[in-house]
Amino acid sequence: MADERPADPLMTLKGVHTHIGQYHILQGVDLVLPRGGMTVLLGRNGAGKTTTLRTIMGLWAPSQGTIHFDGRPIGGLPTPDIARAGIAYVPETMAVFSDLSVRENMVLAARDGPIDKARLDWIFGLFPALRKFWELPAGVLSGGQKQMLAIARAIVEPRRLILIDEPTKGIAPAIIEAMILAFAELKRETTILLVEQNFRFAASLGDQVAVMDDGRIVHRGAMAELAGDEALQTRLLGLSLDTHQ
Ligand SMILES: Nc1ncnc2c1ncn2[C@@H]1O[C@H](COP(=O)(O)OP(=O)(O)OP(=O)(O)O)[C@@H](O)[C@H]1O
Repeated sequence: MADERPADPLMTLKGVHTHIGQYHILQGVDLVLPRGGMTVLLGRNGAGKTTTLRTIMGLWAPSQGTIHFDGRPIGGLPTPDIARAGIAYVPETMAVFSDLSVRENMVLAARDGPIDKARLDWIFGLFPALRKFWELPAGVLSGGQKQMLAIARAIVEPRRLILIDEPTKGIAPAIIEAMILAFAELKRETTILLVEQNFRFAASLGDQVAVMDDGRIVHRGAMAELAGDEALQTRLLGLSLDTHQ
């Protein structure tokens, strides 16, 4: 397995197991996130990608193994403590309040007081549609725009790590292009762990890649290496990719 271990990683998962009820879902996940850039988590449906993000966020408690963030153990802490440590999570379900305006959605997401004006301008630069629909109910936004609002809510204050689950799922190609530009900018300021099925999207943004299968990481390395090696893609990912495009 290709394995680059950064000397001072932002996050390290070692031998993480997660049980959901009677099901043994994560079966010893080892994952190291360097500081900065984007790591993409790939793998077929049901491999355990969402469960990995939820376990990091404290939404499932690991039954075994350790999770360190910035050198500090966070495995099993309550979710609010993990959020306070600087980790944000954008679930696949686009967590926005449909009846509230885009502005109200953003104001509610800001826990440390009023939204910083310069930061809001930066977010509008990433997602111009949010400025346009600022006073409209989030419910009228398209799926892609809701996804952008969900991401904007997660980054309304600076975060040290953002976990994002399949942002391109069901999203129109033109919006995916806009998302590529926004994510390229976002990963300059923070570290991103992205779960993705759209390989072209993943390959155009990812710095590192980890591939999951059956609750374990089965490959870790540079995204450029996987993107340039079709035989490796076929071996690791089979034909399951791009099915959500
Ligand atoms: N709440 C739950 N109760 C029981 N089993 C669950 C639950 N959530 C997930 N699982 C099971 O855990 C396994 C891993 O699911 P997970 O959502 O982590 O996979 P994934 O890699 O994110 O796949 P997908 O791309 O389909 O979201 C699957 O077999 C799934 O059925």
